[in-house]
Amino acid sequence: MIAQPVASHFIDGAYVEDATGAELLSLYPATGAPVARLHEATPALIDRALAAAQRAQAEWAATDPTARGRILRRAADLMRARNRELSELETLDTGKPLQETLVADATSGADAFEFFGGLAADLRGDTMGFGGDWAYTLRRPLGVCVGIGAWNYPTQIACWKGAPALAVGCAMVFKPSETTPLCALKVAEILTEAGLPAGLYNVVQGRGEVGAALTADPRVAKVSLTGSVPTGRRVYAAAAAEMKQVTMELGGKSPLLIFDDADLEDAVSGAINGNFYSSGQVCSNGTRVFVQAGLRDAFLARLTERLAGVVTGDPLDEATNFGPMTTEAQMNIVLDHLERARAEGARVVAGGGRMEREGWWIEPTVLTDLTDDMICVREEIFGPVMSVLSFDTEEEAVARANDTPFGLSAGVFTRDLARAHRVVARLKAGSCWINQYNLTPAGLPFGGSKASGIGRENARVTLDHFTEVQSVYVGMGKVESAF
Ligand SMILES: NC(=O)C1=CN([C@@H]2O[C@H](COP(=O)(O)OP(=O)(O)OC[C@H]3O[C@@H](n4cnc5c(N)ncnc54)[C@H](O)[C@@H]3O)[C@@H](O)[C@H]2O)C=CC1
Repeated sequence: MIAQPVASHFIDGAYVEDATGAELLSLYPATGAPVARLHEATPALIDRALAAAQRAQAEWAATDPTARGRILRRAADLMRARNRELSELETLDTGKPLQETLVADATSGADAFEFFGGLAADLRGDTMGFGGDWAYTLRRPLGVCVGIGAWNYPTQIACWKGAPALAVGCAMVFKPSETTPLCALKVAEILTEAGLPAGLYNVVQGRGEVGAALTADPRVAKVSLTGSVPTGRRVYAAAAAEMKQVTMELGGKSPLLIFDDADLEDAVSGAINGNFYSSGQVCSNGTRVFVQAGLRDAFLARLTERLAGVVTGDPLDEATNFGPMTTEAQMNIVLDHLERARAEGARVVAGGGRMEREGWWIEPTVLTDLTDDMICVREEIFGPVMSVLSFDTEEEAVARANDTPFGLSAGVFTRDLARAHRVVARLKAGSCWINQYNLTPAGLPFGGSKASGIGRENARVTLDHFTEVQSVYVGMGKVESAF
């Protein structure tokens, strides 16, 4: 077991094991070989994690926020110093190429700790005057928060949820995806080394039932989930039953609009980044690529040429730029989609099937000759499958782009800046890019509208999502009463 952690869980500042929990195997997606054997959290361990979080949270909330921030920034430095080790672990856990994980995962997590560490001492309220009386508001931490992660960005998700929670004085119990359990443990270890008091960032492993138990527990004030829309609906409903707050980062089927006047090379690069990065396992991917009719053939020709640059191989080899699906189940979901797409009449321009090698590899695939009502154009595939559609007018492109229950992201490629801003203003999507795709700096809010989510991650606005407003009215004069 080349990536076996010290123990399965991290609770109250230390690794904890309980081998009576059901087994969880972490498999290297490039080969299918096991890299670590862990156990699900038992009810007793879930209780221990929540009790530790509850005990530690009050004192943490009362800690000088500058000191809180300093610990987070130290964690950021440690993550950067250990970037290679963390990136290799992320690659073993997810199968994503090291070339990618070296620049996108632990570094993005470190950015979150640095950003929110810097903001910790800048939690602000308002003051208001009412004649002689006045009032002020405080932003109070919600308390114990639960983070539930997906398998595509295990380090980043653990940090994007933990950093703002800790910055404002909350405690967190984080449950990674059962298929990628390893990276969050390292985040907890690093936070502890950076000086985070015990109990404030706990990691418990498990499948959906563990997430459900955490969500239902009365000690929990908020649940932040990254995952699929069906799971999001379940977790949101369970949280609502207990009147808990939520952040939901869910799926998408985002449009990427490429106009005739776009820089062709940039547009192709944007479409590649928005469809094949992480082998397509990115919630914000622009998988419905609408290309204006005049550019469509040139776009497809150049895209096909550029696909010759795909390098597969061991994802731990830095020359590899395209990896496998993270799970066998996800590979089968994608293969099923490809079969249905063919049955519906889609034309496969590139790829279209499983690669002949061990592990869970799918070829980078481009589909065309599509209509908007085909399943492959409507449903999230979550794999390296790009659907290329074409359009004539701006009006048509906007209407078709918005014709989806999802609303996570959208992109526009054009040299006409007036059009770029006009179109973006009409797109119903939380995160949009103009002449770029899928960049998510820590200072920019990220999240979806419609079925794609509730709330935002990253940026100052996320401080609001882990705090609530306390209003304080201050009487300055005599108190009048009826009798
Ligand atoms: N938006 C995004 O970033 C992602 C979307 N997905 C989508 O989700 C699909 C399935 O992937 P999964 O990893 O199985 O996602 P999922 O939505 O089933 O699981 C996400 C997380 O929620 C937990 N969970 C499941 N049921 C729960 C419940 N009732 N209460 C609390 N927690 C629960 C899981 O254990 C996991 O940690 C993919 O095919 C893809 O479409 C997957 C990964 C990331």
